[in-house]
Amino acid sequence: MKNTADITVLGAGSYGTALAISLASNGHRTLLWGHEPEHIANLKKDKCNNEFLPGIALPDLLIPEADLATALAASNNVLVVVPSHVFGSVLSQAKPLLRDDARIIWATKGLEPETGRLLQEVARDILGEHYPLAVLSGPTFAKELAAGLPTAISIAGTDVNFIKDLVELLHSPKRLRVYENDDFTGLQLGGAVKNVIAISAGMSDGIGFGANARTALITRGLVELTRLGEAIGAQGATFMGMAGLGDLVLTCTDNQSRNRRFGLALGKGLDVETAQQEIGQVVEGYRNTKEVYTLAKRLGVEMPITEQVYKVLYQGGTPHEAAKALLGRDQKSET
Ligand SMILES: NC(=O)C1=CN([C@@H]2O[C@H](COP(=O)(O)OP(=O)(O)OC[C@H]3O[C@@H](n4cnc5c(N)ncnc54)[C@H](OP(=O)(O)O)[C@@H]3O)[C@@H](O)[C@H]2O)C=CC1
Ligand SMILES: O=C(CO)COP(=O)(O)O
Repeated sequence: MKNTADITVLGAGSYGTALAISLASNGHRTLLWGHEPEHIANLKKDKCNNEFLPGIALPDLLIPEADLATALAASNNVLVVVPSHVFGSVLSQAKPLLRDDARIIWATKGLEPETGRLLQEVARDILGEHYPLAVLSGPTFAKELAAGLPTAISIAGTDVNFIKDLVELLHSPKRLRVYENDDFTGLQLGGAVKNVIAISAGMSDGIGFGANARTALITRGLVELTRLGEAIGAQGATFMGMAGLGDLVLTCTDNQSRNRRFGLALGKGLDVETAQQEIGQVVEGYRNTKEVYTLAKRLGVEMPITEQVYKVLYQGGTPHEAAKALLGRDQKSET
């Protein structure tokens, strides 16, 4: 019993811990692995993740674990919640330790650095065809989820039994609604592109623009996401759901979003490095902007907001210049 669990979570930052709390609160024995032994020792000692989720107690069924082999031997259900730039390296570390019956789901939002590949392609490349894969995506701030505030999320993957089991593990009639979705590609892309648009909304607010500009960015950001999604085989309708519109509204409008706060800092005149340091946690949209921009260019998909965010982050442009460029585009039909 000691070494078995219903699910193992890899990544003991804010979201990995929040999902582990949610799973354990549902009555499931949950191992939470983190790569820093000292951090895991603190979780055990404090019964709280003071670094990322201060003030929220860890349930008894949440077991912090510093040894990856022990964590992966404990369960066949493996939930990966590390930043996208280390997703591949964590899977490579996990590969020789995975059980033969392992099933992998991730809540990471992003694309592979440099290549812009979906994480599904990264996972297949590293792990081969043997393991069922799935993704969790949607509007879910870690702090609210961990605090047990009502939340809804979407899930998609390659294996119906795996999805059914995951819904049973995650769904809670009191706290968390989990929607099944059959668009594996769309859910992954939504989670990456919304980070970029949240940066743009933050920049707009940081400059001092108002609700009109923010809403225009959300709406046209949704158009960009849908265009890119359809170009890579996702279903347009997916983006009207949790992993599209849902996550865009959440992260473009609420200051819990690190991507939005990063954009706010840039809009107020901070440079990229200082703005990132100010956030102090992963800002996925910084890298995601490059990946989404590169993917869109490769496919010939027009994404003007993404292009302007890219110019600010990587080509020395300013938020004011980005706004001017977007406003000055040729008049066109909305559809
Ligand atoms: N926070 C949120 O509200 C949500 C986050 N997500 C997504 O979840 C993913 C993780 O984000 P989040 O938890 O918020 O990020 P945090 O910055 O809160 O935590 C990231 C965690 O990953 C750890 N980490 C870094 N490198 C490695 C590595 N090589 N191996 C193992 N662990 C590592 C960090 O450890 P260390 O501190 O030692 O560097 C830290 O514990 C992102 O893709 C994010 O977009 C999705 C939905 C909501
Ligand atoms: O993905 C998130 C909420 O759904 C978290 O957003 P940030 O990474 O911008 O904080």
